[in-house]
Amino acid sequence: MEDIKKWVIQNGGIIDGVDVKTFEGYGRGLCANKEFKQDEIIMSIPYSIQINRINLNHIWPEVKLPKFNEGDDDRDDLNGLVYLYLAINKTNPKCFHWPYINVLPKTYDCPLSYTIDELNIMKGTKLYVAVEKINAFLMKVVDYYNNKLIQQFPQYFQPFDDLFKRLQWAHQSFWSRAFLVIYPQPFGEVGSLIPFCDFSNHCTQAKVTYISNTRTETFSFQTNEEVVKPGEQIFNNYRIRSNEKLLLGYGFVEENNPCDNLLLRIYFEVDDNQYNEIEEILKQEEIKSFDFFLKLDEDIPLELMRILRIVNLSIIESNQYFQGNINLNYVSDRNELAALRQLNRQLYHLLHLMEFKKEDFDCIHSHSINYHQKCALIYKKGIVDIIEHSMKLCQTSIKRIRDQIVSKHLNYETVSCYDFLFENFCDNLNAWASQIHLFHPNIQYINENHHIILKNTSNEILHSGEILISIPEHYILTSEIIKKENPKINQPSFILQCIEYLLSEVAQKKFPFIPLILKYIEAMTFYSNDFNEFEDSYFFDEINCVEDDGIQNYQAFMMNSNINISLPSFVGLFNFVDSHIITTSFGKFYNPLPILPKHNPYTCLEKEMKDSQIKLYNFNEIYPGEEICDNYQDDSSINQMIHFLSLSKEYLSLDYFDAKVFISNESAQPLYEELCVLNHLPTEIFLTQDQVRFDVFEKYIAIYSMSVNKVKLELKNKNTSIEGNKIKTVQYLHSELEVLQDLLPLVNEKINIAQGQNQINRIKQFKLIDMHLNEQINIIQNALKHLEVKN
Ligand SMILES: C[S@@+](CC[C@H](N)C(=O)[O-])C[C@H]1O[C@@H](n2cnc3c(N)ncnc32)[C@H](O)[C@@H]1O
Repeated sequence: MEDIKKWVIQNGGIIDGVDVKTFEGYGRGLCANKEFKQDEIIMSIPYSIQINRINLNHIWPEVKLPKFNEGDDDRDDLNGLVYLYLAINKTNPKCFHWPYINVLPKTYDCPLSYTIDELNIMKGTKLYVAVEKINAFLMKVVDYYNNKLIQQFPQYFQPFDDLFKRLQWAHQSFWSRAFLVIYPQPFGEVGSLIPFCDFSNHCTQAKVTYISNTRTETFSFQTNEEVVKPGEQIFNNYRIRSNEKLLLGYGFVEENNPCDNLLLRIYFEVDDNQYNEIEEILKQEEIKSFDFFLKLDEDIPLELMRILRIVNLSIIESNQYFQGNINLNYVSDRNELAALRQLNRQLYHLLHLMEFKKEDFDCIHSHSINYHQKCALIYKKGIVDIIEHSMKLCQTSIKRIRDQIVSKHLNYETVSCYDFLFENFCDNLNAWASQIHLFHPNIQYINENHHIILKNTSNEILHSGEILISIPEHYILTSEIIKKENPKINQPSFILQCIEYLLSEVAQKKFPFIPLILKYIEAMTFYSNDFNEFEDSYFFDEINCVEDDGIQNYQAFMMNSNINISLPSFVGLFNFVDSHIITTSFGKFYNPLPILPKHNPYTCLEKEMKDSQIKLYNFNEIYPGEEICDNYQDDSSINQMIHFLSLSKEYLSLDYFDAKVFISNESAQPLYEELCVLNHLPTEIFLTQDQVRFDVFEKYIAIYSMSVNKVKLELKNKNTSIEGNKIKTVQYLHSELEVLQDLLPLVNEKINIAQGQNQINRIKQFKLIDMHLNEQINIIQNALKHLEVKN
């Protein structure tokens, strides 16, 4: 220690009154041998003896390392030469910094020095990834040194067998001891090893000030403590709070560290057709960062929730945002649940990446583990505690909202139907499901009021995260599997492949219920020729649209197959298969469940691939007698009717009215849209039942009420302040209302006829249409109520 003191003083350092001593639990540390008053400078060290990337420019002026990592100011890229300098001079007494390098610790306790087993304790954590990244970087430095630098600069560099180990040591030496020193621009803050100063240990309570004097080129260390008495340790404050940073940088952790935190980066997947809108909303809300720190005992950050709400807006909600009807402090029950579920899912994912058992932490205080294992476990437990705390917050909020929804007395009513086909249908389905262990033993298909639903039929609660449905490997249908099992199938799309497969003998052996399902589909599908009386209505258009899509696909299908299937059956089957295809992060597959769980906008089955099975689970608790539902994203009643062949009354309030205005000259449509965009209006408008503001809609109607020439003129004048047209808006709504109201008696008549003839499926279909029409009428009446009150 005397050598380093002497060397520092000889080179202009002022370290009077400070010694280096060993302190229990800290290794060496600085010790006062005189009294230091409050605010007194304790030591000053000149820039010239520090080791940093600026000084290395003088020592090795021509030497440069290429960029190995991504990012402009990656800290390893910036300091690579410093690591190299320390590494090769680790055993070089001729080096100028030898008196300093010689007293650096010979070993470290940072994770870079851990054995593989010790590191494995931290598998799945950010720290584990960080260590892998640093090692990869150091390997690249070794390669570059051996293949380039030794040849280029033999005056500086010789081969070393143990260069990688030396670099690992250098990396730890640097990061466990570096200070930030300010250099004149363009450098700014530079990570720097400051001999002697860097014997100071960390204390969270210590108040210290660093002074970088760029004029005198000295770095001074000042204490703000009351007084430091002789014999007392002079502490530094590394200002690093989380165990992750403490452990990676310094090789120690603080148990129950109140400053521990977990960095959570929000990732999200938005449907292609909504991507631009969500991006625009994020821009309007000035959201730039998706990184958040979660802490133990703290609430979920408000800003984090706001972002989660935005990225979970439904198409209708984002449209409502642009109409000024959305408050991001709470959008809707559906949105809040989706946001919380996303957070919960991300946390759950982080938790499971760590592959731990609660008992793993029991040995933290036992003598059977070493210091590294202990630090790794304390670090990991901190993360687990934060994640579990945050998940609990999510689940409590989810539960609160669900209770709120239930308290609205939703009546869970589904229009039911009865058909002789279904007499033993449920039993057959359940028998097959239990044979392949498809469902949790507490779940079954139930024929309730002649409607097939999936239910928790036990007396026990199904808890959050419990696997509800497991699709065994053998029943997971992907494009590859279909082709393997039935090489003759040669269809251009996955849906068509599935259709041909389902109609094949191989498939019907595997899924014995297919013939029944085909009959079911045929009975329930809405075919346009059954609804000729409604030819002028828009739902006829919707049925037509879906059919047209089906017909096009029918042609493609028939070109590639010899199967004999009628067009109507194909169209029904096409929609059925379409609704059974699931796209997940682990691929696209056909969900072999004969009848899908019912649509419920407030829930969602999470899908994961585990042990070659696809597992579906839920973050809600499912009570005895409760239905298992899933979310198919589309809350419009027309789509639920046509695609899922059912509609649940309890979610009708989430229905929307597609306020499309048709212009006679279709080719001018882009001009109208352009004028909308110019005026910051959405290019389509959806109205909802609880909408209160209609000013945007009035402007939209104003634009669509213009002649094409007027639109062209406004575009030419770049008119960005088109005024709303209330009169036309009210007129438009009244005419839509009239159309809908005219349909009602017609539908009722159909129901009566079907009832007379006991055509059960027709009764169901017309009842669905009746429900749908009434809901559309409600939405328009709400809009008129608001518009006419203001008149
Ligand atoms: C800048 S050095 C301080 C001098 C060091 N103790 C030595 O012997 O060279 C930082 C290292 O000191 C140790 N250290 C500092 N503060 C500590 C603390 N509060 N608890 C445990 N170890 C600490 C850690 O090993 C850390 O990597």
